[in-house]
Amino acid sequence: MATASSQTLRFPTLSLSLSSKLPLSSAFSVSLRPRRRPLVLLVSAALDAKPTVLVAEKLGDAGLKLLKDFANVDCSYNLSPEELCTKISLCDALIVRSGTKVTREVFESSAGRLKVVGRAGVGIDNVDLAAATEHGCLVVNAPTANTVAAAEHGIALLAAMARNVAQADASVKAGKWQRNKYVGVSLVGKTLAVLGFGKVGSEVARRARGLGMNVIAHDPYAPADRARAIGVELVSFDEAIGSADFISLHMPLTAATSKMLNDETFAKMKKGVRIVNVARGGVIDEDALVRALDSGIVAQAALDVFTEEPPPKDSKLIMHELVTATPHLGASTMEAQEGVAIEIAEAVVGALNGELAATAVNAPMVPSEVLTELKPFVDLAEKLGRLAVQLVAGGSGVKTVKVSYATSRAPDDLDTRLLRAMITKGLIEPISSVFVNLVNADFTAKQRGIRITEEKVILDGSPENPLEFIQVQIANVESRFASAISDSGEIKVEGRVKDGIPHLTKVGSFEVDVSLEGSIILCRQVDQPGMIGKVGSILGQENVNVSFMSVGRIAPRKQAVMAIGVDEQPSKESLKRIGEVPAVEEFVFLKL
Ligand SMILES: NC(=O)c1ccc[n+]([C@@H]2O[C@H](COP(=O)([O-])OP(=O)(O)OC[C@H]3O[C@@H](n4cnc5c(N)ncnc54)[C@H](O)[C@@H]3O)[C@@H](O)[C@H]2O)c1
Ligand SMILES: O=C(O)[C@H](O)COP(=O)(O)O
Repeated sequence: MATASSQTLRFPTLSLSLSSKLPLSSAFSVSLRPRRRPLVLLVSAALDAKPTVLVAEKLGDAGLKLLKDFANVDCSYNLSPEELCTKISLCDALIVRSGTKVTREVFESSAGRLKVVGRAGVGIDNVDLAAATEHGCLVVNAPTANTVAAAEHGIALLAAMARNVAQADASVKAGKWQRNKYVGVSLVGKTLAVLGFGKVGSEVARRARGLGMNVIAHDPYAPADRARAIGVELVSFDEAIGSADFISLHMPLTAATSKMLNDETFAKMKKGVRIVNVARGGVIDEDALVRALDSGIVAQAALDVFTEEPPPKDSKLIMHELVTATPHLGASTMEAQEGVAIEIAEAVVGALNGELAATAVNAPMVPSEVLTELKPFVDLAEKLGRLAVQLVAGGSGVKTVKVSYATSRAPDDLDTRLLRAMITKGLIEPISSVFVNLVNADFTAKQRGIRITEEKVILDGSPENPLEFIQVQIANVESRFASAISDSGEIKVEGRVKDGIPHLTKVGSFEVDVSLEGSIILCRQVDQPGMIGKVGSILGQENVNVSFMSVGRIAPRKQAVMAIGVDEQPSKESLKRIGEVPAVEEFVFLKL
């Protein structure tokens, strides 16, 4: 695709690029003062003032300290939904546990200020993820620090239930001594079915194996070898519930898992089964569980989580004598809460700094080494999007965008989600008030009816660099700068990264070479001596600093496109004077 190769002569503050192969056009460029900009993927711009973080539920001290070193921290617990909506418009981040519902109204009330929701724990079923994504708000969680605590609570409930610990305790405190009533059942040799063999489920399984139980598990997504490694057999759902003496639930609450245990599935269980739930109340149909307890299908249940928390005071389930209940205590150990607080504070501070979070729930997780490598291309992608959209003539709606990534690596080695998001950001932000980031890019493009197709062009070069160039084409539009329309009729801009700095290397069919910093003036002119000087002196008279200049031409003394990088925005008067230079046929000023 690219045709010109260039030689570059470098001096401390100046570089010259000379094209050597000129089939379509030639390029000459002068570069002054290369600079770098920090990468901001998630937060609209570096926050000028200290950000404000609302901590809506109790958080461990170590996490609070981390937050306070970076932000104004407002710890306001037990807010009503209305109070939360009122406060949120003054906050850049919100940290919650499972007790706060982060609803669509919360995102709407934030009016775009809320950038990060941190869930200090695993389950994010209390956060409206679709609304967060639509509002470009990153959701991060703390997925690892409370795993052991939850598993230990599961085992505690299992043993307590089997030996009637809670009921016997209440009886003794009521002055009774009922040794015959509270005869329990043994765990050793019994079959435990773990439903959901993720972090908590596998830790429960490991511990139950240590108690001498035969452990089976059902999880459609878990690898069998991980289960086998701890002596657990993965089986079908029906086999698991049909053969278990005990069932322990450890799946997330999703549309697919909601009320997984219901009248129909209870009917398939072994009579006298005992159930532990430290996952989410909603995975059990609670009315059906009461029926199953009453009919004897389920002998006992030990529950830490409920559909409604706290449950209604007259809940038949809670009051049932065969039920042991705890108030969502799975993650509540000193150790887990300190760990969770640190894990979530680090994720929130990182996200507020514009970094990608490893625990992002609604954005692609890009490994840090990939991110480091792609960093200059991410910047290039956004700027190409910005340039391309500014070249569209008013009145032509952008609907069809094609992005080509030229790489010498295998197609699977290039993850383009980040680049596509940044091109989308560049395409949409200059023409709207919407803030686009990695979280909401695809959603925002779809909502605006912009179809972005991608292709990878595989080159025969060295795979050392992830990308050779990126090309952005907008089809079916008119351009404010006719020379930006390629031979095939689309607005076309192409860029490369040179020495870590993004460069514009093609406009329409013209090869140029201008560093993508500051702003750019593109002029089409009849190629002739003195043009750079004429335009340069108009800008110089107004003290507009030229950082880069490049001329791409079809052939000597024919049409050429001059690309000029400027640090300041020239006045309308200067731009008018540039347009009046006799050889200038058209020009456009583009903000980066
Ligand atoms: N009670 C508490 O305080 C407490 C503490 C921590 C975690 N939790 C809850 O425990 C659950 C598990 O947490 P985790 O950290 O192990 O999460 P995890 O993501 O590591 O594991 C969840 C597992 O469930 C599996 N799964 C998904 N759909 C399934 C289905 N239909 N059937 C069977 N398995 C399915 C997944 O493949 C995954 O392996 C979550 O609901 C979490 O919110 C509760
Ligand atoms: O999903 C979780 O991490 C647990 O349910 C813990 O919830 P909590 O933070 O409200 O204790």
